[in-house]
Amino acid sequence: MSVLKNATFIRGSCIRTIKFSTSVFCKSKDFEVSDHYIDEVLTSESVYNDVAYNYLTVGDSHNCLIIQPYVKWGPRKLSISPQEQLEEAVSLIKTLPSWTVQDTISVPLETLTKKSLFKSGSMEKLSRIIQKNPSISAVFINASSLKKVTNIILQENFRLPILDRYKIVMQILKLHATSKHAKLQVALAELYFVQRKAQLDNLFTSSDSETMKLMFQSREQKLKKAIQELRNQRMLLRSKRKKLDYPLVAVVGYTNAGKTCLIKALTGDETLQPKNQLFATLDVTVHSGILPSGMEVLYVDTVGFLSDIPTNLIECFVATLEDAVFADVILHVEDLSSSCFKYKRNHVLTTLNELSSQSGHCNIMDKVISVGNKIDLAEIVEESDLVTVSAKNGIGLNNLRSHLEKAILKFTARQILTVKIPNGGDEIRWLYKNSTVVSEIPSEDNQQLIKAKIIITDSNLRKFRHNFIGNVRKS
Ligand SMILES: Nc1nc2c(ncn2[C@@H]2O[C@H](COP(=O)(O)OP(=O)(O)OP(=O)(O)O)[C@@H](O)[C@H]2O)c(=O)[nH]1
Ligand SMILES: [Mg+2]
Repeated sequence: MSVLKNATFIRGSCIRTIKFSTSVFCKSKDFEVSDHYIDEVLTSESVYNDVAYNYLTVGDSHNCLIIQPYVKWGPRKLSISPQEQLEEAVSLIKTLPSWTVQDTISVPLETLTKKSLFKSGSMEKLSRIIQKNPSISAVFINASSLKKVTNIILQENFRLPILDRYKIVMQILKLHATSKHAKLQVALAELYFVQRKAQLDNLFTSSDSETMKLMFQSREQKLKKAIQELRNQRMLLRSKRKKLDYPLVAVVGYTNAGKTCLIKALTGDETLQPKNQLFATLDVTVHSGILPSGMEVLYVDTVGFLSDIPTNLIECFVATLEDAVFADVILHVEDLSSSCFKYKRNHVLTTLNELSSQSGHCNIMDKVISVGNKIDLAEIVEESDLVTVSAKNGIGLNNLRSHLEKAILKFTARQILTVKIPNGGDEIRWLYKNSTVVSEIPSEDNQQLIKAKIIITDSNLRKFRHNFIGNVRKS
């Protein structure tokens, strides 16, 4: 034991991949709220189904004319160009199977608040475009949510179904929701949508309004309760993970930025399926990976952000984004090939900021690492604060891992050390339990000692010193 008096702590740098088990927390998708309970909550009453059907049905497929209204000048002018907005609208439509885009057009406006949206000249021009192309079966106005009166006027003029961003996003979410949690969140988003439409149509003031109101209220309560249950379970899982002491890295970003693809590249997890679709990921999943020192980390894949959608839709997915707030480091993945990546960046950072102040965590922006993805498709990048990668082609991944490791060591108060300890003693057993042992090699100068490279939190290091070195000193 006396050798421990001279136990040495050397800042280590050698690299070895440690073995790790794909344990329970990897790819954990659904949490254990009873299936029966969730099914019961998701099964809606026939009255609700009828009302919802009325508002949500948009047809199995459509050939769309996409119209981008935009304000040319003044404070309502956006930093994203109409062309870029149209590109996103096209992606939204293409995400829906068998839907196609027939034509796109942007229309400058003085204001977005006019009842008919468009002036009579523009309205006539648009009607002519529609008449000339009989293949067009619906008109998608790429605006967050249209007023009822606007919808009626446009429908009368164009004689086709009118769709807005809310309706299209709802279709995509419904299509992509496969897990219990995602289905519940989408059901809640759908309920808010239907409720708002029903209110606008004065359904709540009709003879059976009270029954209708109660029905909506009870459904909302049930859904919220089930979501809260899942949220509690997620919190439990999170605290269990914390006890296991694996650093947690949340991967966030605008939809389609390449978050899933990046996690796949960093972890080699073949089960992950990046897709060229918006809102491909609707579930939070966790995947383990190894950093250069051998440290094991958990990457959390999250739901993508999308600008210009009604806030109640975002609220339904806030629980999912809580994982970002609680993570040790946040990787903000940005698509460098997108011409409006700065607009998307602002949207993501603003939403994250709001989220963190709502949850009382004020400093989450300090733990954000900006990752510029799709560098293979991008032109010259002048952003110096970005770690650039191509998740698809595997470019820049080691550099990113190094950045990430430094950030984790800093934010989680961990150190990488090499300790000289007895071979097969209590010390190494303790270290296996309370730190990550990256490697063990025999000491050159003493056969009875080993050099163990460890990654350990400051608090555990103090315990180690106290348990072993301190005791030895006393003896
Ligand atoms: N060329 C290129 N394509 C990429 C790269 N990274 C991702 N992609 C592609 O971008 C598309 C979106 O990738 P995902 O990883 O699904 O994006 P996401 O951010 O997870 O998207 P959501 O889950 O919908 O929010 C897929 O078609 C990927 O193959 C890259 O570095 N280069
Ligand atoms: Mg994804």
